[in-house]
Amino acid sequence: MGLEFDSFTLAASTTDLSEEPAAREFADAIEFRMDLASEPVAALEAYDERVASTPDAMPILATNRAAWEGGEATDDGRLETLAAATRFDAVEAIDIELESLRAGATAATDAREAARERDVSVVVSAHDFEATPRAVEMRETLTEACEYGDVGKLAVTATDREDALAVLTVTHQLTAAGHDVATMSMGEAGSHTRAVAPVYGSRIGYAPVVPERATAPGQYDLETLAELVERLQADGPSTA
Ligand SMILES: O=C1C[C@@](O)(C(=O)O)C[C@@H](O)[C@@H]1O
Repeated sequence: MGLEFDSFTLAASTTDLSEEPAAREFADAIEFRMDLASEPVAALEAYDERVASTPDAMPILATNRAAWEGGEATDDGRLETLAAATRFDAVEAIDIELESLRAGATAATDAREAARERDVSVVVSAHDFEATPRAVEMRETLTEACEYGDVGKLAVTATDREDALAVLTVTHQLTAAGHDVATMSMGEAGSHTRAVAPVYGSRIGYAPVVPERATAPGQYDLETLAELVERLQADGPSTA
């Protein structure tokens, strides 16, 4: 099985796989933003070759984010390219937008099937770059995402502490109900959720290897997030 997300996984987000050695000290995986890279498939091919001689190189979570979901990929061949990524040994998880699966797009279902056949995990994600939806909606979105994939992911935008708290509450509720979720509030008001949500069960955190190249608003740099998450997990009471 690929990345299992059975405990917290810190993903170093990058468009450049040559950054992997610099991230290894702090991260568990690389989130490769294929949509922001110039030759993503060639880069994966080169990475796979490198991994053969570097056994401790980190596994990849491949994302080919659609323009309509905050990324830069057009829908022309986007999911086909994502499916193609699953044939590389280093790719142990892919991220598919919930909206694509919901719409019943054949390419989305095919990408999910390709992942299943190759023991690659599937993160099903939803984003809101403007606001934090009502808690009931966030619960529904995450529950549905979990039905489609191994992890349901929700990134929303906080404008105040109340928004951030709502995301943490939903994270706790879904985790307590036995779901594997990954959550974060984007934006400055939500930054701290990136460190705190793992305490409530969030399975994936994202941070850029190079701080100037954040892939979402409000991200901490990788070293900072690694340290915050570790401190909170080590210092806190048991998660029960
Ligand atoms: O979906 C996510 C989460 C994210 O948007 C964040 O807020 O950290 C960063 C993206 O790179 C990733 O694909």
